Amino acid sequence: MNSARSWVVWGVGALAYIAAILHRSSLGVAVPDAAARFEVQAALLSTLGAVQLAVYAVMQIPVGVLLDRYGPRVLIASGAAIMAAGQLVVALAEDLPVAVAGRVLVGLGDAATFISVIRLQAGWFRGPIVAQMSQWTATAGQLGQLLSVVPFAWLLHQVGWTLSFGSLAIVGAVALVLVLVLVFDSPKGEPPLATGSIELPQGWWPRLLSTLRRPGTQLGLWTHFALLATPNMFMLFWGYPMLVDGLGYERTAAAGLLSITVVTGMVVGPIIGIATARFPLRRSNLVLAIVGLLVVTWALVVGWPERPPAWLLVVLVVVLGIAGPGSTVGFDFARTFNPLRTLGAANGVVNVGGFAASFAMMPVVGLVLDLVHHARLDAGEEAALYDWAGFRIALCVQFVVLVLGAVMILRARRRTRLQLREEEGIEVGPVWRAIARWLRDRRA
Ligand SMILES: NCCCC[C@H](N)C(=O)NCC(=O)O
Repeated sequence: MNSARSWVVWGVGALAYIAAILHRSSLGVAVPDAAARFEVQAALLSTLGAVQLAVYAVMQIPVGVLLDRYGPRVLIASGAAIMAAGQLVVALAEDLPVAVAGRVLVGLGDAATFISVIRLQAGWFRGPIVAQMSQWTATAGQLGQLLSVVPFAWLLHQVGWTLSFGSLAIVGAVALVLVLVLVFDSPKGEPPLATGSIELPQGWWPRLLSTLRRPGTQLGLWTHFALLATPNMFMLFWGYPMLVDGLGYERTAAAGLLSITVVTGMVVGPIIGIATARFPLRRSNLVLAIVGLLVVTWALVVGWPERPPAWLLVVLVVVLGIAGPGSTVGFDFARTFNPLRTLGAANGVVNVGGFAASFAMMPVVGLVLDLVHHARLDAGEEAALYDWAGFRIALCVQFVVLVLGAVMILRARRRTRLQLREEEGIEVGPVWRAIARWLRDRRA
């Protein structure tokens, strides 16, 4: 445990996740090329991205159950192989349905990767470092996003569709070989999937139900729900049109603002990892503080008279960069409140939260934009579909997710704390009381 070998195993797992994010985000930079290759409109093209995200979200719980059955090595290797095959199909696709089939495979393989790497860490590391590892993994994954924006976009314009997507298939194949050679579920001599002392029901379905019912799993699910949907909505879909069409920013300035979110996430992730390892009983306060930060920042942006100033948009992209790693705390709740034997399913449940909320929020924002546009045209106003007046109303959809998420976090936290008191005798009081005690101790 916690040996040099552990770091090698984790490093290869993280590489497989970087490759998965590269596969996932490769389409984002290829939209104009895809429109020209398949001769379709942008609206129809969005099915490519939406289908992939839907497959990813739907597969989380089945993949989690398989993960508990077969272990992370099999799942990460299968994910890498399926994504490589998917990218090969995309590379050779001559029409949209074939490309959609390729992206379905990419979503399927991607679904198996992140939660398996998180499960892998629990087999190779012990102690407070484990709480930080999830953040390191998520942070490493951001490199995949940068790889798609810079070298992949460059390659696409140099060598064209088939060769560039073909080279992503080769990246997937290399990841597969590395995983097969270097990744194992746990060190030699350790049981491959520890059973622990908790009595578990027999059969995958009763086990899944007991995982879903655990308040700690629900705390993880709602944390992920509340904190991932908003940055995903902004980064994967609406951020760019909001900045360029809604607020009139140059494309390069908009891309610069979006990359601030990625860089902030890479800086803040490890800091949140250290904070959650140091103060495990205060993780939910941190999560709720970030939800509050999102609510206040978005309220200022959409409520600002006329247009929000540039400094406020910089604050917004920084706060969105903090929310991404904040959502990763959800996996730490799953880890600490579930036995290792069902951690795969618990991570799958948590991951559904943020991705289902993102998948629901993206089209609803579009729908509200449409409704507002029509209402304004009917009222005789001169209005563009993507203008700021429409965006500032449509983006309020986020408050529903943020407020619902905060309420559900508070409910799940109350039940989790009750369970902690009953089963382990641990009493967690309000945070202000803990701060007052800490200040008193310092003065004494
Ligand atoms: N863009 C921020 C990503 C943060 C990682 C996130 N918490 C997460 O759930 N990742 C799952 C994945 O498959 O990427």
